[in-house]
Amino acid sequence: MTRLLTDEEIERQLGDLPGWTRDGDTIRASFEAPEFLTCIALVQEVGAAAEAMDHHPDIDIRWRTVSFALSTHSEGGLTQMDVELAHQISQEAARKGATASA
Ligand SMILES: C[C@H](O)[C@H](O)[C@H]1CNC2=NC(N)=NC(=O)C2=N1
Repeated sequence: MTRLLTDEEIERQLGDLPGWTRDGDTIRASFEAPEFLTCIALVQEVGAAAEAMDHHPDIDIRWRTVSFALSTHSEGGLTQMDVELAHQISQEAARKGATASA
């Protein structure tokens, strides 16, 4: 089911997602990687996950920092898809030695 999450649901689920913050209809996190190419590899993995979910993040790479922003455009806000993809991104980042940064 793809419905908008309530404010309470969003806050509660962000408690399990260190580094992710809410910015209106979007959740965001940045990760610092050991090398620029680690960011590229992370984006490749996230891209595959996004395609599998048919749910796509906004991505910004600046040297060793890669930032992701998630929102469900079709619903006009945050859904469980965003939370699920955020978990996948965080897991893959940890596997690649990238740590959440401000
Ligand atoms: C048809 C297809 O399901 C939609 O275009 C998908 C693709 N990826 C998407 N990604 C995100 N983040 N939000 C969407 O609403 C969305 N819609």
